Amino acid sequence: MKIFHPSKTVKLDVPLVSSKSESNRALIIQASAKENIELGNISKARDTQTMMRLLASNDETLDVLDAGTTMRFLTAYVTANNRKTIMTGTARMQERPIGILVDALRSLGADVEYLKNDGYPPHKINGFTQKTDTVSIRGDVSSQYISALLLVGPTLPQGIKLVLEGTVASKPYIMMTLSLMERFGVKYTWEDNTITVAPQEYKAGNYTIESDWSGASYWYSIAALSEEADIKIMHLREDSLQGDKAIVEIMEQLGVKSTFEADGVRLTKTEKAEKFFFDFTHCPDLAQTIVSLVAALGMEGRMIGLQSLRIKETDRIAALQNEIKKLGLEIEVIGDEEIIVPAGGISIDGQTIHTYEDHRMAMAFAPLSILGELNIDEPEVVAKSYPSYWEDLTAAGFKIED
Ligand SMILES: O=C(O)C1=C[C@@H](OP(=O)(O)O)[C@@H](O)[C@H](O)C1
Ligand SMILES: C=C(OP(=O)(O)O)C(=O)O
Repeated sequence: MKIFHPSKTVKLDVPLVSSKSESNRALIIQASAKENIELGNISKARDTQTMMRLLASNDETLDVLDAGTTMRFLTAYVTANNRKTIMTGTARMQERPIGILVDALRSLGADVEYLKNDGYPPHKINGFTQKTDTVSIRGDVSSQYISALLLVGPTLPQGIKLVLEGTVASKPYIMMTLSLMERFGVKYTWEDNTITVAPQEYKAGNYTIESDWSGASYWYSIAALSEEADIKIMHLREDSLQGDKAIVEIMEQLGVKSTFEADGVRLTKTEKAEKFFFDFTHCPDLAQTIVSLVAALGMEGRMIGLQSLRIKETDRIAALQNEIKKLGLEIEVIGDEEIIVPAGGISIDGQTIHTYEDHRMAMAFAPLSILGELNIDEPEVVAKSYPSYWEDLTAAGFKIED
């Protein structure tokens, strides 16, 4: 798919998709509650639509496709409900680790067996009788395992006491989980490295899912790269539950100013810093947006805290390195967690960006087409989190041709 922007001026109100992370948590809470929970603005993201479809299904095999949260949250949910279930997903999902969650469920009393490779889906839940409330879990691989256990915690006969070991990455996602649980009446304590949730019931209530801050990051990139910008992203809140609101602070270094209004946030252009630095440990989904943007702005940048990128929809570090190289710049990768972007910039002239079945590769590179024409491979990957992305870009003046 060919994409370019003839005028380089972007002025519009963006409707934006709602958050799949908030939606998928709220849906598990709704399914776990005995009382009525009303949810507004549920995400149209495929990951969320898949969650809804599988929560309504009585099939023995649940196929989450490529949705990480759906895989992890549903694994804990069907276990807590003592449902014999086979959990599976795409070929890539079968390479994304789940052993830490399965070990935790086993130590709580679950009988889980791997059907192909130990530590990876597909796996089969054979039954569950709770034998303890206390479980230790590593916090440095994926916060989704912790969120999955917390969400079902109140419904377990003995509740749950999670002892977090080592560094905890993606921490705002754990806070999002706890805040949504609290919103529906659940009490918890978090003292030192232990989160405790007693057995209790989710209470009736309602919640309107916020727009998606990860999806907003692409609009920040568009603002940073355009010559003139006045972009209002609708229904984003200053008191967001989403850690990816960190984009506001990050973009202060990259020439975009955010002004919160009653119904969204307005992006305008401002001065950028000379060099860029940021630690993405707690907002890994923003890394692709920023690495590609810093390269496109011709800035020197150092990004750390990238360790979880290798086990997401693709090896995102390798994908970034390959695709930026096509644009004429060699980024340096140090170990598994650091990228250095040298100053010098890129040249955009009809190259084809490969997207590796990763929505964020397509969405992070598309804004660079403000600088020249690009081709994006398999553009339909955006459906995972932001199905209306190309329509929204068209409304912003991008020209998109098959
Ligand atoms: O809990 C969530 O909704 C998510 C947590 C993060 O994963 P990790 O905790 O694996 O970093 C993030 O990358 C993912 O897109 C969504
Ligand atoms: C990593 C992501 O999602 P998940 O882990 O839920 O597949 C993402 O949306 O970037």
